Amino acid sequence: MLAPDEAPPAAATAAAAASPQLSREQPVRHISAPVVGVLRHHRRTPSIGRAPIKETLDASFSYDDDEEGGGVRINQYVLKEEIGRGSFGAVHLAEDQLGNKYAVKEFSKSKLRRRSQSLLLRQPGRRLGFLDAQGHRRSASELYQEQEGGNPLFLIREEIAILKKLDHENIVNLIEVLDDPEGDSLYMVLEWCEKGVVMNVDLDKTAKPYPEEQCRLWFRDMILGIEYLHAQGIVHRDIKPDNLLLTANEVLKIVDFGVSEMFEKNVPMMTAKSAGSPAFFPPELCVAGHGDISGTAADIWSMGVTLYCLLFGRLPFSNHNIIELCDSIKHDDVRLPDDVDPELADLLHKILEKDPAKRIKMPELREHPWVTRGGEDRLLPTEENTADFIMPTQEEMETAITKSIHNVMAVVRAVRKLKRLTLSRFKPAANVPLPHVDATRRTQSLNLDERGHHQQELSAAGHNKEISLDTLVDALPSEVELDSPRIPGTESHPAVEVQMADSTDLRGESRVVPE
Ligand SMILES: Nc1ncnc2c1ncn2[C@@H]1O[C@H](COP(=O)(O)OP(=O)(O)OP(=O)(O)O)[C@@H](O)[C@H]1O
Repeated sequence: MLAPDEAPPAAATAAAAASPQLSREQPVRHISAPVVGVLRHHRRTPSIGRAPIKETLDASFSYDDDEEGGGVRINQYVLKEEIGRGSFGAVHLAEDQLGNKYAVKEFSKSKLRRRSQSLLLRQPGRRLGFLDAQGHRRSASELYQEQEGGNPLFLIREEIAILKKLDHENIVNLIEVLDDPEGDSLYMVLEWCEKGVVMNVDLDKTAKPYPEEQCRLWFRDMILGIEYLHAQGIVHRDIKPDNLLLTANEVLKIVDFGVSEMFEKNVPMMTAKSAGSPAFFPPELCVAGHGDISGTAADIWSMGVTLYCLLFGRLPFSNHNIIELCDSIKHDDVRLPDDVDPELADLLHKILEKDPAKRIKMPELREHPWVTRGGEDRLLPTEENTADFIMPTQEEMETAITKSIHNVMAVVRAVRKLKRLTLSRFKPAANVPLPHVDATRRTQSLNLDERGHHQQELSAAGHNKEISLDTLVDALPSEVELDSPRIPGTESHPAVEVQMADSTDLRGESRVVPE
């Protein structure tokens, strides 16, 4: 990830010197050589990491002490170091058996529920919905009421199922979603973008600008990704540098569809919802009581604000007071340096046009001379960029989330059983109280901050590890009152070897061998 005080990857560092706010590297123009990577922007290539979506019905969670960096394993994914943190939980780098890398994002289901309820129930009719067995279009909220007995998790299945079907080089792939039905966590397995967020810029945060040619390449990535989304009837609603990640090859990927909206294909994508980040709001959203606005025009405005950030390292309209920020967005002209490339200035003025009806549209945007270098470097045709999208079926909705991380519960049951078996072999010493054990350790939210406790529990599951009786006792729920199982005359409990080959054993017989 590029922190604001880090140098950008390319030779952009001279840029900010002259004027701290608006300076940038001299425009790179009249380059006749083809763009870096001949195929980039000229041919649709399959996304890296895209494999047929697999629905694993026996998802499991375990802990492997030998794994580097902690070794929590969810199905085939071994979690490595934390690479970021969002409002719903941590994001971890993960690796499968073949060494493929992923980003695994942990979500709190309760937070997701609250968000999806407020978003979906507010405008149930606007959601795309899906086809039921009879081929009728149904909204998620209808099924939420009818079929799921009001289980709010159902409301996000639609979003997830649709995300799984999106397949574009400039949109981060959602590989799989794993649910722990007993706990509060949901795990999204995403394509890993090694270089992280393209730029950290905010109301009170500036960053080093990038060279113009680099910005042009990333803007073309953005065009292709957003054009594809719009063609699928999806408006993103939150385009900003924070939601643009870079791969190892510096290909830009769009993420975060949390406030996106989906529409029937080929209908005007009008919405009354105020969503996104205020500094990236278009002027038409900065009006109290605004009615329906064009979602596509709003995305294009946000693309313009984002391009401005990449070029100049700052927001074009910035104020901590939301009213004044909105006033600035509605009324202030965008400031550009005197020496800006006239074609770039023309583009920015056309995108940051206050009137959405006059704002540049995608077909004109993708052909703009700054984007195509005067026609020398045209993007792949729209038809090629926007392949057909088939609406998710009811079955795909139902399998959108892999549910069976039930083995965690089996581990908990096994630890209880082990405790019973183990304690029966030792005579308790009188009047030595057990330390308090927090009952929340036993929840299945798998909060990675509490990995130590899960390590204790999960080590007992299927890894033939030697664990101490302290560990087993420590795993007890706090409500269980016991005398100490400490062996008189010893500092701690004797070690025991626990042998349980797999979750079947966990549910069946366990063997405990005191030392
Ligand atoms: N697919 C990915 N590849 C690499 N890094 C990622 C990926 N997804 C997220 N990250 C890293 O994790 C950080 C947090 O991501 P996350 O999406 O949770 O945050 P966020 O944008 O604040 O999300 P939210 O809006 O859900 O809170 C990102 O800033 C990024 O550095």
